[in-house]
This record gives sequence, structure tokens and C-alpha cells, in this order.
Amino acid sequence: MDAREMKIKAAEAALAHVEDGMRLGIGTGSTAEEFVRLLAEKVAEGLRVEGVPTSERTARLCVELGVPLKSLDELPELDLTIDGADEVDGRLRLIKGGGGALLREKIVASASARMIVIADETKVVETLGAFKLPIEVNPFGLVSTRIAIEKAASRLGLSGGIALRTSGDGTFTTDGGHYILDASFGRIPDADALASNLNDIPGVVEHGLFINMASLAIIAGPAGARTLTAKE
Ligand SMILES: O=C[C@H](O)[C@H](O)[C@H](O)COP(=O)(O)O
Repeated sequence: MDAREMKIKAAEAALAHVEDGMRLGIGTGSTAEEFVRLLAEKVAEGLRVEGVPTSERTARLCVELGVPLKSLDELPELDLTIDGADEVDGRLRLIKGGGGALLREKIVASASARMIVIADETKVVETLGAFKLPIEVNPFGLVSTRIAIEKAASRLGLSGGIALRTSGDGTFTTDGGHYILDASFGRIPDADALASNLNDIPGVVEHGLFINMASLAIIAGPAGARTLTAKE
């Protein structure tokens, strides 16, 4: 089974959690897009759902495939969000934002009664941090904010490069008009402490640590899909 087939397996298993009439948060990324394709087939067969997309990219795909959309202001409380992740640990803590959609993803997941993560086996880790942690920042005061992040990380014994994300020949800009700093910490032994320290930095708009948000992860490997629930 190749990587795409594993993503489809995880997306198929997630679809089983979608019920008629649900208000859905719809994630961003290649795995979430497999979910959108399968969801669109069910919508064409008569399933009634309303989706809130977590990015302009996801919104475009939903419109193209006929998945009905609303804004989060129109549907401020959602039943379920289904989204991908860049890393998942045993407590279902996540790193997200590889595609730059972390802010809207976190807002939408927070507005949802449940969040299910879909991913292939390669995303499951013992300790978060091998994937560079995306940190969304306000362009104003970028250098000061980067220094504040370095100091906060250093207080927790973390070090590593913090790079401004680029795209093509310019700076990558999120749907919200912010920049992303990708932090190469390598290993984040205390993700909860890092999340809380980053939350305290004014120039940080949001970070890619999703803690206590996912209630279930559907992980697909060569042998099929399995579910993970948070270990106590
Ligand atoms: O900003 C992007 C999102 O957090 C994605 O859900 C994450 O990067 C995983 O994407 P993919 O399914 O393409 O690996």
C-alpha cells in the first residue's frame, strides 16, 4: 500500500463517524483532501452535511466537488472536525501546520464537539518535535518575536534553528495574512509547557501544538486502519 492509499484508508474510516445532518469542520492537507473526495461522493448520494473549511485551499476543493459550505460565523458550533496532522503522539497531542493552516484549523477544532485526526503510520511518534514546529506570527515585530521564541524555548532546554517559511521567491503568508516560523527543536519532551510559553508571546498568533483537542486518531498502515485514543 502506498502513502496515498494509506491516507485514503484513514479517510474512509473517518467517514464512518459522519452522520446525516452533521455540521463538520473540514481539515487541510493531502489526507484531509482524501476525506473531502470521499465525503463528496456521499453528498452526491444524498448525505446532508454542512462543512466549515479550515483553509481557502480546502474551501476551493469542497466547492469544486459539491460539498456544501458555511462560514464559521454561520455555524459557530460544530459536531465533528476531521483533519490531518504532521505528528501524533500517544496522548494524541499533535503537531500541525505543515501546510500553514494551523490557525483556522485550531479555531475550527475548538468550535467542534469532537476532533478526529486522520494520518498514515509515518506520523505517529513517541515524542513530538522531529517535524519542525510551525509557529504563526504577526509580521510586525518579526525579529523581536523570533528572539522571544528562542528565549522561551531555551528556558525549556530546547534549541535549534527557527526559520521564516518561504514560498516560491517570497515569504509564505497564511490565509490570515501572517508569517510562519518553523522551529527545528528535534525533540519536545514537554509539549504542554512549550505550548503555554508560546501562548504568552504577544507576536505569536498561534502555534502548531494541538493539545487536548483530538479525541480519536485513525492511523492507516499497510495492514489497514487502526484507532488510537489518548493514553492516560
Ligand atoms: O497546515 C496544514 C495541516 O495542519 C495539515 O493537516 C498537516 O500539515 C498534515 O498534512 P498532510 O495530510 O498533507 O500530511
